[in-house]
Amino acid sequence: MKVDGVAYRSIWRDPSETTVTVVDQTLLPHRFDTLKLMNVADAIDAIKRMVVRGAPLIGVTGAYGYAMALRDDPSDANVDAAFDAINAARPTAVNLRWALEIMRQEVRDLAPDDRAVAAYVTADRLRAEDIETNGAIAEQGARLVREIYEANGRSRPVNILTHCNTGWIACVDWGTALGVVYRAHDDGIPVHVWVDETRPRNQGASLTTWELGSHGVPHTLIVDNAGGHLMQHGQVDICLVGADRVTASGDACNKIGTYLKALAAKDNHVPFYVVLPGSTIDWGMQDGVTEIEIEERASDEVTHISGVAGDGSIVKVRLAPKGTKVGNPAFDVTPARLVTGLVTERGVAPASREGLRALYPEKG
Ligand SMILES: CSC[C@H]1O[C@H](OP(=O)(O)O)[C@H](O)[C@@H]1O
Repeated sequence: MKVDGVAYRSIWRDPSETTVTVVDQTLLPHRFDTLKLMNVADAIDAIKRMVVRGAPLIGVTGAYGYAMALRDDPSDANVDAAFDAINAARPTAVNLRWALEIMRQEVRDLAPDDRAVAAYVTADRLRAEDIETNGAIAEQGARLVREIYEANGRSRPVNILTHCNTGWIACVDWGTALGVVYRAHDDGIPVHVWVDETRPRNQGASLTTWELGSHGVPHTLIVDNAGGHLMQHGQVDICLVGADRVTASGDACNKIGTYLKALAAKDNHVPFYVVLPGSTIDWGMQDGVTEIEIEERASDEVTHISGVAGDGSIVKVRLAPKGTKVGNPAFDVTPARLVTGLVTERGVAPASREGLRALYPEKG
């Protein structure tokens, strides 16, 4: 995507270098700056601190972190040690484990001296595939938006509600749910996006508004608790959200608050679609509510809020009294029964075992 007229992707590597550069999302929207990850420790830190975030981007960053780990120590022991260290950085997005499993599979049987070069080739491939996959997702999802626009007699923009950030900054490029929005917009379908602020990290308020504003997509920032009200009043035509892990039966784990939106959508007969690449499907998991590990993040994400001071410095200010006890689950699980459909690079499927296997028959 373009930032001030310059095309960017969220992560890249100069082919002559073994380090990678990422966009530092903790500074957006106040400052656009990049950060060079020099080694596996930097990659793990960037994932943990959400310098990089979003399931697909976490996976690609983990892949490069694994390549840097093998650059520095290609031993048999480190093939597994690096996998475990990176995989522990954030537990919920399955894309991290998915990417690491591919990386390890493709290097483990090589001679130690050949592992690093092969790992970079694989990481570069996963990065390129993410761009292609999300472009295909955008095309599949834009059809849904067009159908709504046509059904409304082309009389008004399609009102889309989205949660958290699922744009190019959460992937390598395009995005997932926001990728659908970009494609519809670029295809000339008038859209308007209700942007959930998405407490407590405010990915919607800080990142989605920044992305949509940069791309010229009409949008309105709302507090998380306004979505149900808007649906009750006919202000939402479709909900499009991302995912961090979708089970083989179609349960969808996503940013905290997604489940509540799905309940409101069901109650108001608003189509609720989860938008994801196949790498976000956990084929070994059935019941998302009982099986998916939900990351518990730091208390200060809830007790404090980040913003920009008058001098342009980025500051954190306290909202809650010192000593306040905090719960901060970062994700929740929307049962398949509340999901209208799953938008993937291979098409749109019902949120069910049968629906997913029809799109991915090779998964058995
Ligand atoms: C395109 S995946 C985006 C997905 O990841 C976000 O989580 P986080 O910001 O904590 O990485 C959120 O669940 C989004 O839907």
